[in-house]
Amino acid sequence: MSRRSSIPVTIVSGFLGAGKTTLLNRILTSDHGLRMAVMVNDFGAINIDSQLIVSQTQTMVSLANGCICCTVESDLIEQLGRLLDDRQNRPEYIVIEASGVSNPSKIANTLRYPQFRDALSIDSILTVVDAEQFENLEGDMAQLAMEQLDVADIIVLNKVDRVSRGQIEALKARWLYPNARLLESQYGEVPLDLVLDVGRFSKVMSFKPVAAGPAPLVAGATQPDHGALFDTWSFSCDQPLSLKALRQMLADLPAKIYRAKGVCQIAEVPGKRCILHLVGSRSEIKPEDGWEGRAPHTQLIVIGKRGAIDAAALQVAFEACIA
Ligand SMILES: Nc1nc2c(ncn2[C@@H]2O[C@H](COP(=O)(O)OP(=O)(O)OP(=O)(O)O)[C@@H](O)[C@H]2O)c(=O)[nH]1
Repeated sequence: MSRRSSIPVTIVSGFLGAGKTTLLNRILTSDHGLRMAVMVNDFGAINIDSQLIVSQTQTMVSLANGCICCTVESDLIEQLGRLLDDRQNRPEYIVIEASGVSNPSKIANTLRYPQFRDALSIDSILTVVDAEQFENLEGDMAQLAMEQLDVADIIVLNKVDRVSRGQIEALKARWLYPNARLLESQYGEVPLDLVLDVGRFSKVMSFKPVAAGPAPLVAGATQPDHGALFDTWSFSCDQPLSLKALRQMLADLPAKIYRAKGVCQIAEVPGKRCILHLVGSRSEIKPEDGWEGRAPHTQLIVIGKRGAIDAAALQVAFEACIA
């Protein structure tokens, strides 16, 4: 990449559980040769995404407890300012992973505020699509996923291992856009030179009306709060959980609880930190590394449609999984 004064920024977007963090981890562990800063947006009250990002060597900024394009916009502005002011470790590239409920065009708007205009250049909005779940989304969730797709310069059609070739072709024909670069992937495996420093940001596409009108270009303007469409709940526990009980409990959760993720201490896998994901009706619990000096624990976040979360019932259900 040639040296230049403005820092390229890739905005990684995509609905809850589409595979954004998986793709980001691919990028961070690849041989990109850049001093990279990543900004991750944790929608819930606890900092899960930053625990799921693999690399410890880059600058990582966590924008927690709200939707990056609504409630934590001021945090984004402040943290970007800090990155730019750090003359010694100024990043050569910035990747912003939006939460699954964010509208990336609003983040693009923030990057065009006067204080960033010369310092940052948006390289692309990259939207990850879950090839299996995309067409199962309904109502507000479908609307949000469509908004994320509408403004994409690059579409990564992920989880193609979960669908047939016929389903992939049908999805492409129905939903994907001719102006966007389209890449199919499994576990976010995409050629880096097709996604980083590609200069594909299309201002026309990105600022077309999303819902009720063009996105405002001034800080603090009234915007719908995407967080208001979803509720989150978190669970923390120091005792190990039973794998069998946890799997069964996840399978029994109501369909409106769309996403859960986090770190777990599992009785059947002592000494290993396990990562739990629920996306739609699919769940997985996988052992990863050891606890590396930290006390074993469980810390999970659950995200559902507004009104779908019964905190007391969830507390009872998760506590019943203690081994
Ligand atoms: N089968 C399959 N699973 C995948 C693929 N990519 C990601 N996953 C799984 O999908 C789940 C969600 O992946 P994440 O990368 O955490 O998704 P995300 O978009 O960052 O999720 P949020 O930040 O919560 O919106 C995890 O269990 C991943 O292992 C894929 O290509 N195929």
